Amino acid sequence: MAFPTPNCSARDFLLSVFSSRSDNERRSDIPSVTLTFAQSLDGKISGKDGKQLLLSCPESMLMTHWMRSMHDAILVGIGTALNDNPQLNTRLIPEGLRPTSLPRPVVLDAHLRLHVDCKLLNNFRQGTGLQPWIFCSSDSLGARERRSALIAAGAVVFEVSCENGLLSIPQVLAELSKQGIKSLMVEGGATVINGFLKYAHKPYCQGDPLGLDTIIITTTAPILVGDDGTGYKVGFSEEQRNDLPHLQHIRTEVMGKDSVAAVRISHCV
Ligand SMILES: NC(=O)C1=CN([C@@H]2O[C@H](COP(=O)(O)OP(=O)(O)OC[C@H]3O[C@@H](n4cnc5c(N)ncnc54)[C@H](O)[C@@H]3O)[C@@H](O)[C@H]2O)C=CC1
Ligand SMILES: Nc1nc(O)c(N)c(N[C@@H]2O[C@H](COP(=O)(O)O)[C@@H](O)[C@H]2O)n1
Repeated sequence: MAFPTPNCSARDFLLSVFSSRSDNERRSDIPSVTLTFAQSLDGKISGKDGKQLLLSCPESMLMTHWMRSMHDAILVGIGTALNDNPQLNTRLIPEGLRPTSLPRPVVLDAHLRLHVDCKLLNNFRQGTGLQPWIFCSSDSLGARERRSALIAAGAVVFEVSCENGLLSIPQVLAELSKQGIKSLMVEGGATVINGFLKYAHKPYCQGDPLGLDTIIITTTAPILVGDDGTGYKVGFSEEQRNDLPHLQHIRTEVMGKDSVAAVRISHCV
């Protein structure tokens, strides 16, 4: 894939989007969250049986790498970590423009299924990536050997509560904040997008201590994947469906052939 020549317009787009975060809505005890993913025109984020698809064009993919460079940490679920074996780094930003600090990879992995030879751990061992942080279930007792193997391979493991295989997002965010993470980019996949959308629904303006400041940035590619593809679900509860979050439009830009839209979940309507 040929990448475009150095071009800072994607960076400028992101800087203007993130400058819309108002300081008095930013909480000090949890990171600001950017939820982001690429989708086809028919709303799919991957192909049949979760096959990884290159949906983004070079310009919007470069924007994603700029976005990575503007966050302290990048989170994916174990489904994505196993399926895509991602690197979550900023390698597409041309050298010379690329910030020297690397984003921290974070994986939600309730039962510690991450492979010890995955790219995230390999990159850390080779000095080209930060040490991956893995969040697992505090009752994943059966996973003692896998935990030791992952730690030996270079991972740091944190425990949080877990219900039905889903880790507590408030606890993950609180721990990340304790570790100094102020901004978190959530890259997917389908289940994690759903988890964060449901969580972001909680109305923090009404005194709910679990609410968070969430910006959503989606890349829409002019591609049809078809019904075999994997989509993401909003998955709100009945109560949440009666009180859908208000999305404030921030900015939409065409990047190459893709459309990139930024919105902010607002509960102050
Ligand atoms: N187009 C895009 O931008 C992206 C596409 N993808 C695609 O998404 C697919 C993977 O999606 P999924 O299988 O749904 O896996 P996922 O990456 O969403 O991971 C889901 C798993 O994470 C664990 N988890 C722990 N706590 C959780 C929580 N609170 N909320 C949600 N999950 C939690 C659970 O074991 C759950 O099964 C792949 O096909 C991948 O290619 C992934 C990222 C971005
Ligand atoms: N922005 C974007 N566009 C696509 O077309 C994609 N398939 C993805 N996928 C995400 O990027 C991860 C791969 O990252 P590396 O290239 O290995 O750094 C993948 O796991 C998804 O999170 N994103």
